[in-house]
Amino acid sequence: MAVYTHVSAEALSRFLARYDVGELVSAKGIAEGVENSNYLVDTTVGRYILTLYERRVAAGDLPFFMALLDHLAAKGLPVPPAIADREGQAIQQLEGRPACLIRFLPGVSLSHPTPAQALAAGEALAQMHRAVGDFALSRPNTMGVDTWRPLFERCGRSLDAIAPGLHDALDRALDHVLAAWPRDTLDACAIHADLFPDNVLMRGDRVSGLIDFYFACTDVRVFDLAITHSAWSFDASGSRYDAAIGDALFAGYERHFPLSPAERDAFPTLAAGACLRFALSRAWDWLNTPADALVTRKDPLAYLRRLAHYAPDLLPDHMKNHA
Ligand SMILES: Nc1ncnc2c1ncn2[C@@H]1O[C@H](COP(=O)(O)OP(=O)(O)OP(=O)(O)O)[C@@H](O)[C@H]1O
Ligand SMILES: N[C@@H](CCO)C(=O)O
Repeated sequence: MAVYTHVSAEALSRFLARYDVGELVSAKGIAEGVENSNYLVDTTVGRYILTLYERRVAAGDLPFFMALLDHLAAKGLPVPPAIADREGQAIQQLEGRPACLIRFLPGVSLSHPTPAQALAAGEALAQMHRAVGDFALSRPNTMGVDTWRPLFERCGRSLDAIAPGLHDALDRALDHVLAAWPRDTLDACAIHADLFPDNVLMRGDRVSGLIDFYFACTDVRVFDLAITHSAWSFDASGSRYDAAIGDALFAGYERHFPLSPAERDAFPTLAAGACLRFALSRAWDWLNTPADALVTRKDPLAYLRRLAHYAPDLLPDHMKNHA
């Protein structure tokens, strides 16, 4: 579950008094998510999400995230902007953490998307990329290509405790992907960088919300499609590729933003990079989160298996078997 910071009813009532949002009726911690503490807050006026930023979200990055959400909301994208208090402040402090009160969006987080939902998500991602064409701010990708080798080195030989041979397999795959990475040749823009199914709210086959922009950054545009493709098109173990989902995601995206030949050529490298990015962040968390912590650790090997799909030649046979 993800409630790292407990907020008392008294502290929450005092917090809400800064806003024109009525009075607290109820608040409950939201179990989903691993990064931040989230509460579902009902007041006499409406429903909100309270997020306290933990771990990977730096307070100094919040103005970028909030400006991006405001920009996208103003363009009609279904994203949840943070609400400003009476003094115009959206970014606050609560229980010693940076915190925002966020508009609640209807819909359900997906765990098993259908092709029709993947098509809609692909469209929404492309519409987001169209909408940031005139977004002026930028933020480096703190989980971008140049961070993977240092993160790998920090994990070190402990990787083999996750699976024997994992260290050398990732080392080799990193060498290949970093050498092939398209540097300064493809269009870049503000990207979501973590558009997993659980970050898309749906009502039926319609996207009602794109949430969790806390890895958003400036990076290669089609890398965002590659991240989304790798997150959506496999079962949870990463061993079974679902071509109907992958194709639908692509088709939805290309309805609004057709890929150039160079982007198409680079796609397998970008997708392999996406696999390394999540294999490494999950491996780091796996090695540094006690097995009995309240947060469920995500399986790094599920991304090694995806890597075997996009770049079968990069993994030695014994690792493929492992995978
Ligand atoms: N604006 C919103 N409207 C409705 N529900 C929301 C909203 N924001 C978050 N949620 C709910 O809270 C859950 C957790 O939110 P979120 O994914 O942002 O958390 P996180 O800790 O940052 O997670 P992650 O592990 O995906 O990075 C979501 O799955 C969704 O159910
Ligand atoms: N989406 C990430 C978790 C943090 O956003 C993962 O599944 O590894």
